[in-house]
This record gives sequence, structure tokens and C-alpha cells, in this order.
Amino acid sequence: MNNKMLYHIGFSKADLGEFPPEIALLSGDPQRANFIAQTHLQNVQLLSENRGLHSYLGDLPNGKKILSATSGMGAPSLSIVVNELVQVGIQKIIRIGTCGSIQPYISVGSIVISKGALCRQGAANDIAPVEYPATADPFLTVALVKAAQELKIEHYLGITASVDTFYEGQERTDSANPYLIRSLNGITEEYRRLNILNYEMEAGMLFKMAGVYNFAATAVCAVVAQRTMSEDVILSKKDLAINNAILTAICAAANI
Ligand SMILES: O=P(O)(O)O[C@H]1O[C@H](CO)[C@@H](O)[C@H]1O
Ligand SMILES: O=c1cc[nH]c(=O)[nH]1
Repeated sequence: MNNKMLYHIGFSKADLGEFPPEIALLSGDPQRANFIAQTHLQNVQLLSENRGLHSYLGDLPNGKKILSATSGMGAPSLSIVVNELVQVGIQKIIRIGTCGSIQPYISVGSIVISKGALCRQGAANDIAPVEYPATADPFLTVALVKAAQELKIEHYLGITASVDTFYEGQERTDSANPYLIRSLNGITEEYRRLNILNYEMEAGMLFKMAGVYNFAATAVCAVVAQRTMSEDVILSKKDLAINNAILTAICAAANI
């Protein structure tokens, strides 16, 4: 570890000041990283906007330093960002994402906290063998659950399916691709029966990296689609769901 500027995230350890943060809140969407910083942090400093990977340094209301950063979409982009965040000293990562529920009882607007992931992500095989477990840090995960309980936010704790594609990999047929390969036909129903709660595209990679690099990670995702009913993202409830995930992560971060 040194003070070199990291090529993709666009800042160095030295930019994090005398008391650098241990925790990063990691959003797929740069606008979410910005919103978290502007709405929930104090003394906010923009670190970089390189390649749309917006990163902000700020303080939680209790004074704890924290990063709000962007992973981009999918495992390859997340792997680059997380590698560089660890190089600048980050030791705990909470992914704040969006997801599609695949269980009929998990509605849009609620949140899913991942205790582990089925990792169907090609890039993750560069980190560890396919059999390597993609598990969340138990302490960070319990902190998320306690926060959701305290805030009275509807939440579900369980296993997430992390896949590489939003359309084919999540068995969407309302797309430009007229053909879904046979191995993906029926995959959502199979996962539903295997007690998997939701689809998203980063947690599995994050959890495998955490195991191999030896940092702590967890994930909370806003439910923005209900895949037992429709393939669509429900835009009218998206902000509510995302706010629920953010509030939960901020409260948990203050307590870890
Ligand atoms: O909202 P984010 O954090 O990007 O997460 C989800 O949204 C994207 C797809 O729309 C994927 O990155 C998926 O994991
Ligand atoms: O259905 C969804 C919604 C958000 N993100 C996903 O990956 N899938």
C-alpha cells in the first residue's frame, strides 16, 4: 500500500486525510453515491468522478469518516473498484444496491439483506474457484438487520442470486434478444424453489473478494422489481425502496 493515485477510482490513500475511513458504502449507480453523500453525510468532499465512478469522503452524523463510492454495474467493474478501495485502506464494504425479488412475499419497496450469494459470475472465477463460498460478513450483516428492525423497515434476510446479465441471466424475455438459451429457461422458478430471495449483479463477486482479500462485506438491496409478477422495474416505488436501503446502511455503518 502506498500513496499512489489509483488508476480507476482516481484518488490515493493520501487524499483520505489524517484519519482515513475504514468503511465504504458502495452503490452501483453514481447518482446514488452522490445522493448518499449529499443527504446523509457531513463535511462532504468530492474525491473523484473518473469514468463515472464518483467517490465522496464525508462524516456520518456521529463523526465517523466514511466513503460513498460507485462500483458501476456488474462483477468486472465492481472487482476493479473494490481492489482499489482495499489498496487505499478500506476494510469494510456495504453494498447498497437495487434488485428484483423472486419470492411472491417480497414486495417492491422492501429491502433484501444478503447473508450469502449464489455467484453465477464469470469474473469471480478469476478471484477464486467456482466452489469458493460467497458469504457476507456475519457482523456487518447482523448490523444491517438490527438497523432495519430499529427503523421498522420491511426487510428480508437470505440468499441472493448474483448474475452477470440483467436480461438473459435474470430470465427476462421482454428484450432485444428473441432467444433465451435452454439452460436459463425456468431458472427463476428453480432459484425460487431453492429459497433464493432476489436477483442482482454484484454481491457474489464482492463476497468472494472479501473472503480472498480478507476484508468484511455485506449487501442491502432495494427491491425495485417483483419477478413473480412482472419483468418491469416499478419506477413509482423505486425511490422509496432505495431510501429504505440507504437508511438501513447508514444506521448500520454508524454502529459498526
Ligand atoms: O442499482 P445497482 O447497485 O446498480 O444494482 C442493480 O442494478 C443494476 C441493473 O439495473 C445492476 O448493477 C444490479 O445489481
Ligand atoms: O430486477 C432487477 C432489478 C434491479 N437490478 C437487477 O439486477 N435486477
